[in-house]
Amino acid sequence: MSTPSSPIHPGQGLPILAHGPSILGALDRADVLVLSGETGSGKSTQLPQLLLARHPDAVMAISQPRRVAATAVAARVAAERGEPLGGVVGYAVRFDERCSPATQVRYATDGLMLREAVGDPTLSRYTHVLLDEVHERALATDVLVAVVKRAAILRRQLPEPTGGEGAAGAPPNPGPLKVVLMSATADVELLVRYFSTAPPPAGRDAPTADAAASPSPSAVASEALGVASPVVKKKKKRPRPGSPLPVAAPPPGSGLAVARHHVRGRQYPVTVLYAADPVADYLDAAVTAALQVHVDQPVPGDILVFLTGADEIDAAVELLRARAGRLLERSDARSLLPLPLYASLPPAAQARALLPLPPGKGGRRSAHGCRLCGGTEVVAPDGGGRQTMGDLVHDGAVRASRSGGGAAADADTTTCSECGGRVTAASAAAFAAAAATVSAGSSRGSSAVRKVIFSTNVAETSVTISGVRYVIDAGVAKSRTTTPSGADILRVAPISRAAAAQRAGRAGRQAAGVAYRLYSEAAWARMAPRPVAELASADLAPTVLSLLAMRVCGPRNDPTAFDYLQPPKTAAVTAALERLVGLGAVAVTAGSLAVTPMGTAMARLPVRPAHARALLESVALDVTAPLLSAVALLAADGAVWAAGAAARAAADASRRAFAHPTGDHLTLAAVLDAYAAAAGEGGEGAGPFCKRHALNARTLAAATSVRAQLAGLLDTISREPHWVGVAAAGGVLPGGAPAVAAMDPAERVRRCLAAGYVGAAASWRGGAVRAYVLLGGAKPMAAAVHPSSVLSAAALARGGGGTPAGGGASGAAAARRPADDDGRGRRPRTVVFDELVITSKAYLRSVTAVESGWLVEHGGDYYRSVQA
Ligand SMILES: Nc1ncnc2c1ncn2[C@@H]1O[C@H](COP(=O)(O)OP(=O)(O)OP(=O)(O)O)[C@@H](O)[C@H]1O
Repeated sequence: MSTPSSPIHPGQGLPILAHGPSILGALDRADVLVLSGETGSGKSTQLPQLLLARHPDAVMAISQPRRVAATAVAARVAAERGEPLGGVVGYAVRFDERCSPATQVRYATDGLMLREAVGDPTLSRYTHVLLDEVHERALATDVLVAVVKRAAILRRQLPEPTGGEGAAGAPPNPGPLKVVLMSATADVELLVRYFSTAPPPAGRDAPTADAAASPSPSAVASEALGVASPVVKKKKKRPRPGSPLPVAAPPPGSGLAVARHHVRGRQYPVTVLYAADPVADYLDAAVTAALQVHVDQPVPGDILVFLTGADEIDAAVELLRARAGRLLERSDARSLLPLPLYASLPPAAQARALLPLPPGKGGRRSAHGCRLCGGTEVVAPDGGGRQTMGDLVHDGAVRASRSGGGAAADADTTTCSECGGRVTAASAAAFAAAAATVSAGSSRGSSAVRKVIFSTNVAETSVTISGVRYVIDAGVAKSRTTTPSGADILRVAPISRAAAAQRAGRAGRQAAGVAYRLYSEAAWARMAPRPVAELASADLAPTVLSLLAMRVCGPRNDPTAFDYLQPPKTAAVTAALERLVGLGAVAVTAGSLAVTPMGTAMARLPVRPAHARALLESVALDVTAPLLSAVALLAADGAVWAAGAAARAAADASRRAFAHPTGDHLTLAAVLDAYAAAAGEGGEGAGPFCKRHALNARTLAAATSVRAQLAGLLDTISREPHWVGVAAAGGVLPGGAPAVAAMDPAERVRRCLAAGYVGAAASWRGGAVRAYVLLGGAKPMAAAVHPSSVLSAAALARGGGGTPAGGGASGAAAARRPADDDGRGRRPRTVVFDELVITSKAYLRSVTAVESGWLVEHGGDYYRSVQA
């Protein structure tokens, strides 16, 4: 952990500071404050500090839609206060937490807060909850808004806090919950109306202690799942074990007192420029625009470019490097530093994009010879300078310490900003020597280096990237929707005008800036004013599972009766319920709807339901290792193979070398297992291994950490008594243990996938169709296997998979080829897939062959019900 230094003063004149007394006064009088204000006016960083100054005992959660924002803003606020991160100010995001018992200001992702609310629906540990960037209408944000409203209403009904234990050993009443909703571009009227309106009658006497013990069936579920509508029988109330606050439900007519406040003024002006005509290729146009800004505009002034995803960003970084080398004067090319920024990058690599280049001697570029990935790096100060990359955002075990400062325990380590891995003293010394040589030959100092940060929309809100003066906005983002059967669809779509305003706002946070929009003003006018609520289009299965587990859906446990900010379509809730039943997460017993032990375990794993279910099945089939590797790589959500035209041939050859005949999941497992072997003792080293196999070191490093955390969680769950009960009851294992012993490991893995990927399966249709047709949708939908898959038509034509380069747990040699439908033992008849990518065509990505019989075994009722 970094030693606290002097506070960073956030600069004079942040607009919110002048509004402090009226904002705090309004919140004293009301339950809820809707706070709007220009981007950069100081909402995310200053309001928690103002609140803490007024209420020194406050404990607050500040939710962010994205982990990058949660970690970066927490780091900034800790630094402003001159305190270590993880003390009074901390953060908690999926797979990473920096908090302690002293933490009073906790930045967290909204997804993580929702999981917290499953165990504590009244959010009893907080005095204040601040929901940031509510305009984004992310699925988790919208649901969290509703959960927080309910918690605030419930806590207002409680008797005054007494300061000690509650009655009959109940936990102490934490007092009222104060709520702040913040955004520059939110629909203020919608929020004010929602919070001041009482919940619908269905939610009135909802969360009594015994509602959970004896959940009544949902009318919706009953109808959808074909069970008779039951008679709701009232049971005597008794406390639910482990419920932190066994409170009564909100009484009728109990809306909240809502205040609103607008912070006028922004810190610095931003000039917005539009493209005269639509651009044909936004990636190409973005790289050209970055080069143009670099040539035309003086340094300092970094450039932030918004693109859509990791693959595209890695390709843009390569393209800028290549073009700069070709088109610019040597010194100009050397002073341009392209950097990626996306969610799955390791924290150290994110810090490199987010933090300023080190002052003084810093900012020279060099091949630093990272032992792990061989990447290049900006040289940190090599003497005197205390601040190093990574200190602010993630400075624990992997803190860079070549500056000579820091704790003794870390004194001989440094962090590679390319892959996030640790570099030992010897290689750090070699790095410093190489850096010195290169910098001696360079005529440009640090101030002459210009960062070009290619980012997804992780940098769109809350985040301040120090040094950015220019924003280049492609005007598009990846949006995730769902097929009727609940499979994920990924497509690139235009952003909203609110998102464009947020992006432009990133240019004016430390000085006046310019936003270059790669679309015309007419195209901007055609954009939706605000993002469409994700709740209206996303797969609702994870949300419905959380709501049922929280028992917040009224006395009839009906997820359509939940008091949503804007209700989703009933059909979408029904579809989610059907899939949860198919997954074994929700059961309809004697006409009643309840979360099963399997569902409870699934809700605890911070991955998609399909992955959670497959992982839990792998415990029963005794094949967790390859499943964990495959799921970790998919959850890490980055490009596995090196990107860019230059690397394409090597990446294709590597994919072929690792290819498993059954598909992508065991191929991914083989990659991560081989990486782990190479990185371990006696191995060739992760860096050389990644180079040799054209693999993306950053993604593999991230997946390794995700895997370790998932393995820990899975191990904990599988030792718990209720889980042993599930396994003993044969809940996850038709056929029983002896049958398992006879199966080869690859078959077991594929059976786990069949159990988890309910609703994400397709079967080959020949004849005129000649495509895979998705199973489970009302309307048949055809798709091809994505060219990146080892089961793509091109890969099969070449002869399909070979022997995995790394061997490992997947047992490729023993694997039998799955049932095929091209008559030559190649194209599998039935597959499961991770997502449907829609470009000019529909593609299935991350595909594995399964037997149709397994689908019937695990999701038979589901497929029958949706096809009925
Ligand atoms: N990491 C940082 N480095 C430098 N300056 C920063 C940093 N974080 C915040 N600031 C300064 O503090 C100002 C306020 O930031 P803050 O995130 O609190 O604003 P906001 O109103 O929440 O913005 P948004 O609506 O865009 O999230 C920024 O405009 C910037 O001047």
